[in-house]
Amino acid sequence: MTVVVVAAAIISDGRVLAAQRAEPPELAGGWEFPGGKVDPGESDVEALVRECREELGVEIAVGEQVGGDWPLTRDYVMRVYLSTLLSGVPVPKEHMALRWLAPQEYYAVPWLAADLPVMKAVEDRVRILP
Ligand SMILES: Nc1nc2c([nH]c(=O)n2[C@H]2C[C@H](O)[C@@H](COP(=O)(O)OP(=O)(O)OP(=O)(O)O)O2)c(=O)[nH]1
Repeated sequence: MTVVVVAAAIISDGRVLAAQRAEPPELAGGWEFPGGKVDPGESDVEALVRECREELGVEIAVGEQVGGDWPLTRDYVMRVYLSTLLSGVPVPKEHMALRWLAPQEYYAVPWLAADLPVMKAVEDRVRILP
């Protein structure tokens, strides 16, 4: 069975929120889009809203999906959604750090390997946002 991971590319004023993983050891220190596994019976959007509450303490509005199923491992795929903040200021409850990346900083953090092409796709979408 394929495990679906959902992740939010939270956009604010052209900046993208990146989060530094704290665990597991092989991924710790790498940067990702906040999110996590979809629980049984949950929709992608429900899972993403829940994860952003748990991990960041914020409410988000989930928008368009960026790409399709991004491959992570043999058993995991990731679905990424452009999102915006409805309320709250993100705090790193489960991450080592958070950074709002301005356009010139999109690649200034060591993204997890799977996330680099995702960041590129997000960049292409953010460019054409109203
Ligand atoms: N959230 C997230 N996970 C990513 C990204 N890129 C990437 O390779 N991953 C991997 C890391 C993890 O192996 C997996 C996500 O699992 P997770 O540990 O964040 O999920 P979770 O919050 O549901 O965790 P848990 O309940 O099992 O502790 O996907 C990304 O951009 N965001």
